[in-house]
Amino acid sequence: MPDTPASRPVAISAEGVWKVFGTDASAFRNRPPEARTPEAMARDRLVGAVRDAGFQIGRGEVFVIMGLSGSGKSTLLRCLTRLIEPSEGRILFDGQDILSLGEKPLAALRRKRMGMVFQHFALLPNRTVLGNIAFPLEMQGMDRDRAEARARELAEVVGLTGREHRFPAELSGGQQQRVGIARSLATDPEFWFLDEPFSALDPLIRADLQAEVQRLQREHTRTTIFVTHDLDEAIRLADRVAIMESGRIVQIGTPEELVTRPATDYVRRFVAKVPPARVIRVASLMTPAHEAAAGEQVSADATIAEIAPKIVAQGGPLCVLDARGRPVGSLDRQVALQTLAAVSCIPVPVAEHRGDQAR
Ligand SMILES: Nc1ncnc2c1ncn2[C@@H]1O[C@H](COP(=O)(O)OP(=O)(O)OP(=O)(O)O)[C@@H](O)[C@H]1O
Repeated sequence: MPDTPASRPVAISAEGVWKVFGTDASAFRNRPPEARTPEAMARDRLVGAVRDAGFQIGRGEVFVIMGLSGSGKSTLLRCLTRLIEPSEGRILFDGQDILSLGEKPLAALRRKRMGMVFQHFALLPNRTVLGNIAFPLEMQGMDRDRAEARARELAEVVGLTGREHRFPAELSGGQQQRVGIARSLATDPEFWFLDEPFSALDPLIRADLQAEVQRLQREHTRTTIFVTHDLDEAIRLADRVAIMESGRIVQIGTPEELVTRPATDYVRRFVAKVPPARVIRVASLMTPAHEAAAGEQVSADATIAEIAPKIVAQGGPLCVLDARGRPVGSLDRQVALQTLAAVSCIPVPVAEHRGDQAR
């Protein structure tokens, strides 16, 4: 199971994290392994909301935590920010164990380096859009004019220009969520935590805000932890996805890895309806080559779905370029067409065609 970020310095690391409801942490720590099984814990009326979670998140990575309702996603996210105290384990931010931080340094870490967005968060009803966005800056001691100028910039970034002086009650749900996003970014956080931020919104607004998150991420790379139960949202946003089942992380991988190599039947069922072309990248299907092939150029990092028009229009192989525009391989049109047409990934002849550029 890949649990380390490919080619990025580690920003957040979790080791052996447990959160058990129904007992205090010291009592849980004394429990031997045989008393930590789901059956043994259920007998003692303990809820293992997070069970032995371990992973590393790379700097700038979008790490999505996904699973069915009750699988432990929110509890895990809250443990990472210490809004909930884990029962056991270590959580390191840039190598510093945040579980050992006292109240003041923890509050400073949250205020200066973390931004958070929740599904139901409270905007301040008596403050306008600008007043809400500026609030965290004012809390940091920034003078009102500067804070408001920054808030104005952020209101524009999230598409609220013209509504700066409205109060939350005068905004739609989607607009309120935009205020929440802008407010969470006001302090320019390095770590961005989003817990089902768009679940209550209708699909069109949701897609709009997902695009907004992608754009914000492209413009200013930050380490992002995003909780969702929506697979489509996860695929759209994630560099890697952690799939949770009954408190355990059962697989961590890129969307492509989850779809082409599900670790368990649960994951297989979860991803069964994802069209392979949406997640399989050109790099996985190309034949490596160091000279530019004839034909249309495509990016090794693109998904097959993204380059569908070129595949269809092209008579022969396509020339694959890496991120710097150097030729790294050629993509057989027949293989690409098969992937485009496939409705399920299993079995798909990926392995035969996988090049050495796979992410
Ligand atoms: N304060 C609590 N006391 C007792 N049990 C709790 C508490 N908070 C959460 N749980 C339990 O922990 C488990 C994980 O809950 P959690 O809210 O993390 O799941 P989730 O995957 O985020 O679910 P959802 O998608 O519905 O928000 C659930 O069984 C839940 O009932």
